Amino acid sequence: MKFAHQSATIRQHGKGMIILETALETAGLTYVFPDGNGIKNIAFQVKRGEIYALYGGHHAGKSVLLQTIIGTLRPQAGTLQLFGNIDYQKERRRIGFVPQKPVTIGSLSPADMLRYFSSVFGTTEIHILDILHLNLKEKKAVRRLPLSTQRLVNLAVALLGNPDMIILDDPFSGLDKGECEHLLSVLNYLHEINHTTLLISGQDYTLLSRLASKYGVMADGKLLCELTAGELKESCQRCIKIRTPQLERAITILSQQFPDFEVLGHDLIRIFHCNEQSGEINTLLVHSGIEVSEIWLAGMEPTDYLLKMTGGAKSDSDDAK
Ligand SMILES: Nc1ncnc2c1ncn2[C@@H]1O[C@H](COP(=O)(O)OP(=O)(O)OP(=O)(O)O)[C@@H](O)[C@H]1O
Repeated sequence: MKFAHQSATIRQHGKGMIILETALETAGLTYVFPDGNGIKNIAFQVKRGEIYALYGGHHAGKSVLLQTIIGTLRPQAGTLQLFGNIDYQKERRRIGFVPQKPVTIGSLSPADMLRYFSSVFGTTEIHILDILHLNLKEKKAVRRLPLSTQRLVNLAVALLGNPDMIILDDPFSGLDKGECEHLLSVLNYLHEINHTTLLISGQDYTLLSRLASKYGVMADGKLLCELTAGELKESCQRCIKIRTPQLERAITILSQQFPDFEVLGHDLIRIFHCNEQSGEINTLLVHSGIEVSEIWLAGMEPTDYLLKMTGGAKSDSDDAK
């Protein structure tokens, strides 16, 4: 375990200001295949101790981005820093990688694979092997075992040497509910007990939300936005939106009765905790001589919000725009 070492993740600066160290930072990262697909100009940061989810649909560019980070694709432009060091090779060994399609080697069993990679990496240190529930007496080749076991073997390999950061490419794809639950508990354990930084790509918000503190939303090879888990929930919060050319007067009239509101633009406000009262609000404004151009119930489930943002869902007037 790395408690002493990891406590350096949070440092005291100046008069008590606390900043988190950066595990990974990219700027302008680009890798484009000859047909024009790939990733373009990706800038994001993962703080140490964070669980960062790269969310996006098929072909969004998640795998290409992760491959440029772990070094299997050489970026055509941009910079990459690991643990504050631009010298990538020096820090690469502090990252473990679990690919979407598990790596297997010939007829090697799980124990053989671990022995093999231990010799390659020069270490046998795996702190949490027991919680993976891998059967190391299994004689079958890893490639003949279920996908979930193959992925756990790859995770065990990634954990060799007790890395500071684990990157997992779409780790839940192809797993059933029970297997997803087991993987979630392993990853939560890694984060909470071992303080490992996690960067996880995926398409399933429901699963990612069980882990992630921050999201990077990808589509068409671009990073559309970054949101903390709190910001995402806030963006999706149920509310009533009102568009009016007389915004200031509307606020004066509404704020007594509905104090929980936010101004979103020169003619737009949203009011929270009043979802059943749109009729009442409309009447109040109209009777006060306020022109109401539009009034609607807004907000949606985070899954739908993300799908819509990435172009994966139908347009919906009951939205979180
Ligand atoms: N080896 C390759 N050669 C050519 N194009 C590729 C290659 N690998 C990926 N691409 C293209 O790059 C784009 C991004 O692919 P990527 O695999 O990163 O998507 P993804 O977000 O991981 O999606 P998925 O969840 O479906 O794996 C896609 O248009 C894909 O077809």
